[in-house]
Amino acid sequence: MTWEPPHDGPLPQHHHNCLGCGDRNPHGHHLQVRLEGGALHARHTFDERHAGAPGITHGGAIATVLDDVFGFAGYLIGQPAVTRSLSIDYDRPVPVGAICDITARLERREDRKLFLTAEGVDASGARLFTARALFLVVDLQHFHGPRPPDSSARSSRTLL
Ligand SMILES: CCCCCCCCCC(=O)SCCNC(=O)CCNC(=O)[C@H](O)C(C)(C)COP(=O)(O)OP(=O)(O)OC[C@H]1O[C@@H](n2cnc3c(N)ncnc32)[C@H](O)[C@@H]1OP(=O)(O)O
Repeated sequence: MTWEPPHDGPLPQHHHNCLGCGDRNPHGHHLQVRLEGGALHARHTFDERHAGAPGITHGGAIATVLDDVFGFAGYLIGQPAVTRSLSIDYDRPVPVGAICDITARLERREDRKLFLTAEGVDASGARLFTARALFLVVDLQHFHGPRPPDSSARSSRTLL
């Protein structure tokens, strides 16, 4: 069977328990990532659970969301890929409760290496953060570690 690039529109979650996008993770961000014109997009609102300083989103929560959006690059190439490095510039505080639009792009690929960039902006278009990541393509054997006890959390629509 040959692989075809996905069409514009919503992309499937990585798996149901994923911290970034899983719909069954009660602690997760429940991200919904879309492909639009070759770029990955997510509109997200951080809430009180994600605060660092009062009313301001924790940088680690932002990193979680960025890492997960980058993880959708696997759908662009039809192969799973995992984070090797992630670097973030936090340009402005991200208020809890404010809309944040994230766009990520696969800038180039060198064999297994995927070089990715991302930007987050607020509702006015002001830049909140930028990020760079190196993801490495892995085979499915990479994920053959301890499995979640609830095997029903997996389905044929997810990657794992
Ligand atoms: C689609 C399936 C589901 C995906 C879910 C995504 C969820 C969201 C994203 C995540 O949270 S992923 C989880 C967090 N990441 C990990 O758990 C990965 C842990 N690290 C590893 O398992 C290994 O380090 C890894 C598989 C990523 C790489 O190990 P390898 O031994 O295969 O690669 P290696 O370290 O030798 O590096 C490969 C190449 O990258 C280069 N490289 C490594 N680090 C680099 C760096 N920082 N900058 C530039 N190049 C770098 C390295 O020099 C080398 O270049 P060459 O191939 O040309 O020799």
